[in-house]
Amino acid sequence: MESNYLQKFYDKTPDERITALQSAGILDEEAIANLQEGLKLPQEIADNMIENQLSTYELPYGVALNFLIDGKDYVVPMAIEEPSVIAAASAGAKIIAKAGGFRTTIQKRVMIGQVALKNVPDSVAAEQLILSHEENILQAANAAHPSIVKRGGGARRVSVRILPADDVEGIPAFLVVHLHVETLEAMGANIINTMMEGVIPYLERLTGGEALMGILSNYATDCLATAECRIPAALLAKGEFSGDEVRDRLIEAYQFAYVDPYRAVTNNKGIMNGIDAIVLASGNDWRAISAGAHAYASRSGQYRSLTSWKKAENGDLLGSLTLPLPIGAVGGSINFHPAAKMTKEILGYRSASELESIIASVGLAQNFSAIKALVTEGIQKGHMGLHSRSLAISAGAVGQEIEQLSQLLKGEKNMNLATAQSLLAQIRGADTVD
Ligand SMILES: CC(C)(COP(=O)([O-])OP(=O)([O-])OC[C@H]1O[C@@H](n2cnc3c(N)ncnc32)[C@H](O)[C@@H]1OP(=O)([O-])[O-])[C@@H](O)C(=O)NCCC(=O)NCCSC(=O)C[C@@](C)(O)CC(=O)[O-]
Ligand SMILES: NC(=O)C1=CN([C@@H]2O[C@H](COP(=O)(O)OP(=O)(O)OC[C@H]3O[C@@H](n4cnc5c(N)ncnc54)[C@H](OP(=O)(O)O)[C@@H]3O)[C@@H](O)[C@H]2O)C=CC1
Repeated sequence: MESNYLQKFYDKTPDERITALQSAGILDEEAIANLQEGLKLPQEIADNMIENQLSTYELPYGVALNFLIDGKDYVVPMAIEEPSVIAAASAGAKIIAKAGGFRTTIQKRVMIGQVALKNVPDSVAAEQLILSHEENILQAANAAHPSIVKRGGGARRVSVRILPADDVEGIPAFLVVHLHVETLEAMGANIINTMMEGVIPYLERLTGGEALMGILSNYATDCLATAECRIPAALLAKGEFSGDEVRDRLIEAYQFAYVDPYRAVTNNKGIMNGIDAIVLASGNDWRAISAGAHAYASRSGQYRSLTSWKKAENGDLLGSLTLPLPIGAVGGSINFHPAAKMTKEILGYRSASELESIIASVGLAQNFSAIKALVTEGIQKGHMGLHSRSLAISAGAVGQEIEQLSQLLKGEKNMNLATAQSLLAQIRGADTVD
């Protein structure tokens, strides 16, 4: 990719940005036409996607730059309503690219489905029976969804969890059967749900229990993605802070988010700023990814930071993010939603694993930028600087007033709606703005 074309990207108009991406070889003529038309979801498709559909809900669709991941350059599409997220991702990725980029490790993509059985007469004996009949269970599951087996995937393993009764809360015992399934390029929710319902009759006969439900688990602990980076302290200096000081403060920010759930939730919201935005842009199920990520943050019994920042022996900063990423490169609306198709084209990803690498790297860059801002100049300078345009629009500014009011707001100590409305009234030469 010829990255010179992408310099000062954010100072360009949307049309100039599209031309820059064309010059960089990222967009072809058809993609350009689609972007200029606005990635509209046709009414007929929208009406068939959900129930009781009335219209469509639009979000801005932009790109974060500078992502060097496993030696490959990416321009990363994001769909998001919040200002400064794309700037922060690009800023973090730029520093990390200077340090050699992100390295990722993607676990073999295995998803988990559950059947919960109740009233099992002897749980310990049932567990043994299930494990000794593993082959039959796998066969029943694969017979329920033969096409994924033909593609080279399918159910691979069975495991059992005995959840004892809780007499205090009046909760009965459950025997939970997990099926570990390779869903290949799909997230696999429908594949797994079909399989789980397919094995229920056999499990009921085998155990003498009664199935409560069969369903995919969004806690995809067999589908983990890790992104890492190693940044020399010299690249971290900011304002009055030396690179060593910023590194140490970043590590302390991580330590704070490790020990305090109140901080960890905000820290992880910052990570999900970027992750949700690319997951949404890719047409994937962002509720599934968010639910799994937050559960993974609680895996030790306490909700903690999803990222870790540590000091290497030579003084470099080491960053790492691991989370479950059961996304798909096919399935759901990925292959027909115009924005999801555009995201596939811009990223040029060839597999769900490659998309996982990109998403995990975005999360790490996002956290790096957010906590770097927090421990140096504070969040408001960068975030509110970019938020000023949204505030101007909220105050009622239109056309050239938006830029004019946004510039005035940046000079104000209290950048809020009341200030924006008062400044807009001054611009218009009026006492108040309706
Ligand atoms: C905003 C910055 C990046 C400025 O940071 P900066 O260092 O002043 O930026 P810069 O002007 O030196 O530019 C550095 C690079 O940033 C990018 N960049 C710079 N400006 C733009 C722009 N307008 N549009 C697009 N990209 C931009 C761009 O890549 C640029 O490189 P260049 O292209 O110039 O060579 C920084 O202050 C920052 O990262 N802040 C964090 C912002 C953030 O995290 N926002 C999320 C919303 S707040 C929140 O929800 C989460 C939080 C914070 O609570 C999470 C937590 O608590 O952990
Ligand atoms: N708890 C949750 O998260 C739930 C989520 N969902 C929703 O389910 C959807 C995701 O389910 P999912 O099963 O992934 O999607 P789909 O059922 O939409 O698509 C998966 C299908 O794609 C086909 N396919 C084509 N090429 C491949 C390939 N290389 N690898 C794998 N499959 C391929 C397969 O069909 P074939 O082999 O027949 O051609 C496969 O069954 C999302 O929309 C999600 O929102 C639904 C229920 C619960």
